[in-house]
Amino acid sequence: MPATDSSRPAAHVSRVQAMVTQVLLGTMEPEELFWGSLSLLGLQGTQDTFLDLIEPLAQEHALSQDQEAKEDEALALALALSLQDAGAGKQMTTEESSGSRSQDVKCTRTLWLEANASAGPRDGWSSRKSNSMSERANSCSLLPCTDNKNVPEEVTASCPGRAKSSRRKRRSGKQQLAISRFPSFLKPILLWFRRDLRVSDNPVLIASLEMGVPIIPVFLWCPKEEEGPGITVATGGASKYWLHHALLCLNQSLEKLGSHLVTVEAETSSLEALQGLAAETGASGVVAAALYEPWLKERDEAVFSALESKGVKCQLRHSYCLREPSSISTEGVGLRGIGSVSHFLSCCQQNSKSALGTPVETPPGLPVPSTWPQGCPLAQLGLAKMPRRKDGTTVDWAANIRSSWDFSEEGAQARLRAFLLDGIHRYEKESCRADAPNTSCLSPYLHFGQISPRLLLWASRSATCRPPKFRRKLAWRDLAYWQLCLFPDLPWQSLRPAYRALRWSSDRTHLKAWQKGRTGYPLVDAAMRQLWLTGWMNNYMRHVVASFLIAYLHLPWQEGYRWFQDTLVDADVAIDAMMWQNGGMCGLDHWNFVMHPVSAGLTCDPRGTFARRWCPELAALPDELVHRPWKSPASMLRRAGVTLGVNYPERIITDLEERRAQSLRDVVRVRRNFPQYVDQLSGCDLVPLPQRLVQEALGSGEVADRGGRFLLPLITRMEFKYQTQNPDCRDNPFDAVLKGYVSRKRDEATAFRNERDFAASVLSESVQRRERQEREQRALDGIPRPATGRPGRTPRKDVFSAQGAGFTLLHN
Ligand SMILES: Cc1cc2nc3c(=O)[nH]c(=O)nc-3n(C[C@H](O)[C@H](O)[C@H](O)COP(=O)(O)OP(=O)(O)OC[C@H]3O[C@@H](n4cnc5c(N)ncnc54)[C@H](O)[C@@H]3O)c2cc1C
Repeated sequence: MPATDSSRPAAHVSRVQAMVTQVLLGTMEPEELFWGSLSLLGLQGTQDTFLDLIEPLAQEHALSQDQEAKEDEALALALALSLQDAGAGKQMTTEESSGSRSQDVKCTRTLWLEANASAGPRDGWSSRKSNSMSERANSCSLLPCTDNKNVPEEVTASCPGRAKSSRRKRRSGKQQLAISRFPSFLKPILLWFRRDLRVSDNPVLIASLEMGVPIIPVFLWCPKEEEGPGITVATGGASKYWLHHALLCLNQSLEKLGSHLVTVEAETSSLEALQGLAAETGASGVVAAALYEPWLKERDEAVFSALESKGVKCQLRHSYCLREPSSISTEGVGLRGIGSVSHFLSCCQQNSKSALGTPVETPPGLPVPSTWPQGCPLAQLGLAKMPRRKDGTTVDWAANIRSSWDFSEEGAQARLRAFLLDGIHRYEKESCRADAPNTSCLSPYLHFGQISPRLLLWASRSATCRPPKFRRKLAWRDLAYWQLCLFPDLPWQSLRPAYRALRWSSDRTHLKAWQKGRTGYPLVDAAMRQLWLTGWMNNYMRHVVASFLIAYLHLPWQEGYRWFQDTLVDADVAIDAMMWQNGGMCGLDHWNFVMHPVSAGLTCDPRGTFARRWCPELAALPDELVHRPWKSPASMLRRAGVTLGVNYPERIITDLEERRAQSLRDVVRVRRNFPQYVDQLSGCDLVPLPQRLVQEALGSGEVADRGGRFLLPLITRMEFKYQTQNPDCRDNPFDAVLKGYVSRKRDEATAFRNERDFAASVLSESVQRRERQEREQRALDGIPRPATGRPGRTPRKDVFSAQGAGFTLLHN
């Protein structure tokens, strides 16, 4: 407990008196007065002392100063009153506050409550009215960065409600929020931080403030709850290391608001930890940002219903994605092209239930409780624990990660500013470059919620150059969460059922070589070493290494997913799983290309800068050979100091064409073994749709077949379809191996074919469905089957000849 009356020196009292005068004269912010006086006088002594000091001064001043000074004075008085009120342990209403002093005097908490009431129902972003506190706050500033001198003027200018630095402006518009940070004896609420680890544009933080009670920010760590079933996810080393630092930074940000983060090791469960905290602090509620991983969602539901049953009010707010995943519906859009970002965007546009909202300002302070729970030191959570060698020294594997990143919210802002000034101008055409920082590098900050996706969207909309491709990337992120909600097994089970039976390699030496960047292919090795050392690589390189693992090494996509989970600082279950499924040929939108480990270098690293940086042993090779050192004459290798197999590995596989051909044969084998999952007409893969999508597509109550499954044809690689028709073909005209970047023309051609296939498949599927229903109805009614020989609606044919018919149709 801080110092009491008896320990309050007279010098401190007169210092506070001086500060009160400054506030009344408008030369000091009331918040500074609070904190100054709190630290000088101590918590116990402040209430009486404050009133003693402030009242005579304020009354004297009110007679002589202009209206502006009165406002300050009123604010100061209100703060004093709120102290008095808190001391009395009762709540002050607007009437009480206005009646007790002057019209202008309002308790800060009352301001929040008023705003809250005027904002109407808050069941999502769409419900926010323009006069809500969040919107009012919004009209103060968009970019929460204090230092936005490097941001292009247009960005800040066109953002809603650019920050007004002058105090006068804020006062005159009454936009600045006054928040009492005196310890209050009102029952606090727990602000449960999980992943939105920021104070700027944080709707959950604003929602907590709107409750007008003290806030206790808490972070609970319960590793066994974080890990999903079946596979270790989201708790990889690099990601945990980032989390540790993000929490440190969050604590610093909260301290600037007069609060701090309480960290708790939830040994048994989050529920138990929250119950303990509620008992310790008398908390009346818990507020948190929604998480969408299925097992965490379940956990939250269980925790919240248990807490509610004990009288603790709980609130979940959506802020992690631009759109709340469950609000997105295919109604009015259909299922054509499902899995692609264009389809997803159409769904978002068609169903604008959860509007995006605009970024909100960082509050000036947080109301604090009279007593804080104990918590534990952050280090005790073991998030950044380093292994020890036998000799007792530490293996500091994160040194490079530390030097590569600034883990703070400010670091995220700085990255954003740098991107808006530079990379964004090259993003549209050159985001694939591995040798230039053309992408935002914001993924870890987005993952841990240190920057909000909507702030990013606003900033990109306001930039001088507005690449649609970048904005689509943010939609990809939402798409991943939508898919994870629809298919909870996304992180471990192939979505296309036939591909679950694919024959994968179990060669551990290949896997190790890939993981450690020792495959002998410089582009792959450079990317994997960058990942190991910094915890990140760009999107194009992720495609290159994923293609290499799957199409050339024949290792299961789950291995890649798991390694990324462990080593990426932005490891994200939804995005990682969606992308690995697509790369592993079994996702909703599986890739229609395979990256060649050498040719890809021509596009993303033509001068070999990237390869040389991460594989310095190849630095002296000429540009044209740095991506294929095995092609170098022995004399050149000697001159460059490269000895393959000694200081740079020999290639772990040499016949790339044969490896690819084998991968294609494996796919054809499973497609032929599971004809029930291949559309007879178009040759597309079929996937059982989750019930929710079936209902959206067919109307409630209707199910597709007896098993309740509806098999939807998906976008399928042309080369798979062709090879399935022509298993012995050696020269597939739809060969998916890319010699360079995916060209727009190629994309468009593929999109056109997919569209045509989809239309044909849906027609066929609905005819078959009708037949199934008729058959079932006949069976129920006891009507005998039609005599054999009588032709049905769809003639029964040999599976592959039927596919052949479908395929012919494709080429018409
Ligand atoms: C096999 C594979 C695994 C991946 N695993 C992850 C992962 O675990 N976590 C992760 O955040 N990203 C993952 N990605 C997506 C993408 O590679 C990264 O988001 C991107 O490289 C991050 O860099 P950036 O912030 O500079 O991206 P930018 O190009 O600047 O994009 C801005 C933001 O958009 C989002 N985004 C970009 N690309 C995608 C995408 N393809 N899908 C979904 N969202 C996207 C990210 O949040 C990113 O920060 C993976 C991609 C592949 C191919």
